[in-house]
Amino acid sequence: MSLEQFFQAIDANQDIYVQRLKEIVAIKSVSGEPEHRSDTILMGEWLLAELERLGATTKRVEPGVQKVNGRTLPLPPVVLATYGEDPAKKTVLIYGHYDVQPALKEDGWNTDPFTLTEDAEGRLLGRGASDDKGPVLGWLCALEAHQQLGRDLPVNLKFCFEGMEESGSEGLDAIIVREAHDYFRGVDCVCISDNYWLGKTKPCLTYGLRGVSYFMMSIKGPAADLHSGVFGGTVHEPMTDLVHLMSRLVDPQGRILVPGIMDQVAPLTEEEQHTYEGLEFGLSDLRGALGANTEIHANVKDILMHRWRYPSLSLHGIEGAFYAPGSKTVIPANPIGKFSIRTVPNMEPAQITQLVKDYLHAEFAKLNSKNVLEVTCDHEGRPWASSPDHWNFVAGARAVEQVFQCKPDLTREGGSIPVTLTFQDALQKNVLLLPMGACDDGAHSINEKVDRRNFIEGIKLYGAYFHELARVKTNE
Ligand SMILES: NCC(=O)N[C@@H](Cc1c[nH]cn1)C(=O)O
Ligand SMILES: [Zn+2]
Ligand SMILES: [Zn+2]
Repeated sequence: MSLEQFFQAIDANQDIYVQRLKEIVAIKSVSGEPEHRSDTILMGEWLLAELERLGATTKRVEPGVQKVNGRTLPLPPVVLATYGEDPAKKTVLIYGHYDVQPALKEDGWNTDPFTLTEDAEGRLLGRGASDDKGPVLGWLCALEAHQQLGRDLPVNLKFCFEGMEESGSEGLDAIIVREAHDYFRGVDCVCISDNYWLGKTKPCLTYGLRGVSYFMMSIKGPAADLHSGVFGGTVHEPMTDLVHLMSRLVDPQGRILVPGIMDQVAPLTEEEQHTYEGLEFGLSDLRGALGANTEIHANVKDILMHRWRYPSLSLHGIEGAFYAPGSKTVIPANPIGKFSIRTVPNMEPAQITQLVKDYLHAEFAKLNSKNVLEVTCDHEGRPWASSPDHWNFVAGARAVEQVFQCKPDLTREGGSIPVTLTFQDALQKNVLLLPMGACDDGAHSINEKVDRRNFIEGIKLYGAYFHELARVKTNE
């Protein structure tokens, strides 16, 4: 089939695809919110039904249950599917996630986060539009377009879609390891579309990710919240201890204050130095995505190094503290501080957790507080760094050239998709990250969007990738 014909079909159907994206953005599959667990499961079921409609053989895998604040919740299903089993074709495994980050209109969204809304600039605004419902849907649209044109797909497909990625991918690793020589047997390479271009105009292929270790720091004091007029000045206040400890984790220049963390960072090689050159990325891209001029580092190389190859520590929030509008004179009894460390090669999660715990307990001891500190690591995912030399990347680069008439940038990513390393290790296959979205999509933030152009050209890219995969020699 000429790719041109396929591209025209995608253009002709674009409003149908946008409408379908609207349908799934409306499903509030927020994995981190127990009240939306049934919606998250519903989203998994939507995908199962859609894959069946497209003629795939599906398998619904239940990862088990999760305990949240004393409640037992079912984990959303892992959706596995197979399309085509021709031994003469390569088999590519596509991974994506159908859960999303929380979103409330009151957080500052201009539109309802769960109603996909297109603005005058062609931005499709909605939670999950870019991360990761747009890409997940895009793969299915590329498949459907082939069927509508009556064309055989040049590769076999396997799909693995999960509903807990934004909450630590609970249960997924065990399923992949269990199925590595069973359901995933015969997979030749893996492709994940769940990250972003470096800028707004040029596509990229991504060969590295930071890991993430997410911590909860609980300070328990009185049995219940207290009146600050009655008890203020007479009691060790948990929030005071907590805010002190949180301020001891990272400084305003982004330097991690936990001793020993930086010692584990892989040294910078001459070869790596060159990987930061010639990329289509400037300070304006960062400022545009920030919506501010509050960057720490002035030059592009430093910015990228601190996003890709150095760890960072971010403070996320405090559970159990007063945050509503208005004033309330309360002493919170058990605030829980949340923070995470983005990890890089060669950091070992178990050692990081130990360093963090030891440090916080030592700092807490200095406070002479009678409160009780507990530090736990909620979830951890390892960093991943691969090489873009594999034929899977060659196919991805050729697909980019077919659709965008340019060579892609080769990038690493500051975010985390822990399952990437699991696939690589358990299947012993190359993994390519092939993003659809742009640097300013605002994933995890308010007004998340995917540009119509990225969504539609992204679907073309996926189809072109199937064809280039079929063509590429495995020794290229
Ligand atoms: N698009 C990938 C992504 O957003 N991954 C999350 C993974 C995560 C880990 N803990 C909570 N979420 C990320 O924050 O990088
Ligand atoms: Zn994602
Ligand atoms: Zn995400």
